[in-house]
Amino acid sequence: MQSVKIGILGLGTVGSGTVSVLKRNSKEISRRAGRGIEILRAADKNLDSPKTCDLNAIDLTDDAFSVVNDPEIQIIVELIGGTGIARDLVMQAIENGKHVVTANKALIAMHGNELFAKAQEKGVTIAFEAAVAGGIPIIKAIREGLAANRIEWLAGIINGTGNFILTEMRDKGRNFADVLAEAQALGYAEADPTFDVEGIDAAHKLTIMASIAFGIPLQFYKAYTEGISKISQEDVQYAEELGYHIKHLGIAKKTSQGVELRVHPTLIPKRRLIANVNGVMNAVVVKGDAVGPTLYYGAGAGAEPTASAVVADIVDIVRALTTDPENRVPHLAFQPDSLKDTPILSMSEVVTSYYLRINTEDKPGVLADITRIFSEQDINIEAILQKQPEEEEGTVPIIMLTQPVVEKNMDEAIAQIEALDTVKHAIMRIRMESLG
Ligand SMILES: NC(=O)C1=CN([C@@H]2O[C@H](COP(=O)(O)OP(=O)(O)OC[C@H]3O[C@@H](n4cnc5c(N)ncnc54)[C@H](O)[C@@H]3O)[C@@H](O)[C@H]2O)C=CC1
Ligand SMILES: N[C@@H](CC=O)C(=O)O
Ligand code: NA
Repeated sequence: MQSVKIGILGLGTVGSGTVSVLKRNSKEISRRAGRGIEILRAADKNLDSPKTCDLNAIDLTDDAFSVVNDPEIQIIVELIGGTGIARDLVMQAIENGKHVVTANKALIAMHGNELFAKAQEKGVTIAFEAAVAGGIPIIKAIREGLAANRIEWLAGIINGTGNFILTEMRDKGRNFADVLAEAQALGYAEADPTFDVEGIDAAHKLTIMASIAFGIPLQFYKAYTEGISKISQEDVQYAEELGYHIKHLGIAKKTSQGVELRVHPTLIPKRRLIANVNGVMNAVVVKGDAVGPTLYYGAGAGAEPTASAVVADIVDIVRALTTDPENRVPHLAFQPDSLKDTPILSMSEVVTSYYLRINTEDKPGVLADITRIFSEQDINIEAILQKQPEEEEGTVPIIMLTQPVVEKNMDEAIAQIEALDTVKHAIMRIRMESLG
């Protein structure tokens, strides 16, 4: 049988990794796919810069549209990134009746609804395993492996760069900017690294997982997004003393009122497996009503781990080339006409426990004021740690852990405590999850 011809757009970190894996493992991959897979053409706008893969026998161009419009090519692999030209190229590929594989989570989270509708109309598939948690087959696991379950919640470390930074800061005391520069040099970071450190990349990935888990349309703009740039060494240390690690989590939870969709730093008990996921590794816990909690772990970024997911998607498409489009696995796990418009909850309605660091003047009565405000807002304190006064400021850090409370009550309490004369700084708050 003739080999399937593919075109690759973008020969950067993931594009080069994909070429290398496809070439190195071509025999194994063909035995799995049932056909040979030939990289007929590849486009990169910057062909003069050195590439880390062997491009021998591939027709190269700097014009990505010429690849998308090539009638010989059946599968387009989009590895450029972003939501500008990448969106136009993917749309054009679908118009041309080609299947698409992409690692582009921004594209899927922001334009997936329209792209999937167009793909359905044209009878083609858009595959995006590499877009969430890099090499971990999490899309396949939720969409296919857990198809029997009502998914209750999922929570994941889904940004490799952010986890690498937090781990290096905690274990080696390195500073934020140095570690970020290293993550960029290793090819982990997004083109704009604020996407990594401010949680935007994680929110893209969470949006995608939540749709597949709960059968809801993609709604990136409703996700709550908070980054890791305000986490200080002292909070990392205090959390450790109290038995927790701080991780940057994406959390999606189904409640009776709707769906929580939130990305923020989170204190997790050290005994949880996910609390011990370090460096560029990612992990996602998915709780199904039948299976219970399940955990998926692996490299969340990097050339070949991500290429592993890209190539698996190519194999899936090749295997399904002859199937009737109606019988293929739906893009968002649920049949398109059965997606539900379940509301995404605002953060003020979310219930969590909190870690708070309150820097106060060292005066009698301060703690009494704070506990009075807490009790007026129905907030129960789980633990208090009072540290030594900070020398240059003369303030005392009071660390508190609370029991679960609805966020709007916590917002009110924090506003009232920050208004006290004895409290000189903004209160540091980090949400907590037991993930049990
Ligand atoms: N780097 C990683 O570990 C991971 C990246 N991703 C995603 O994979 C995609 C690619 O990321 P990287 O490989 O890291 O980026 P990169 O910046 O290393 O590579 C992008 C390549 O696209 C080329 N390019 C840009 N505009 C182009 C155009 N108009 N026509 C042709 N080529 C063009 C660039 O010259 C560059 O070689 C992004 O969507 C990213 O979010 C997903 C998972 C992991
Ligand atoms: N920048 C991303 C790349 C993978 O999705 C990350 O660091 O996780
Ligand atoms: Na994946």
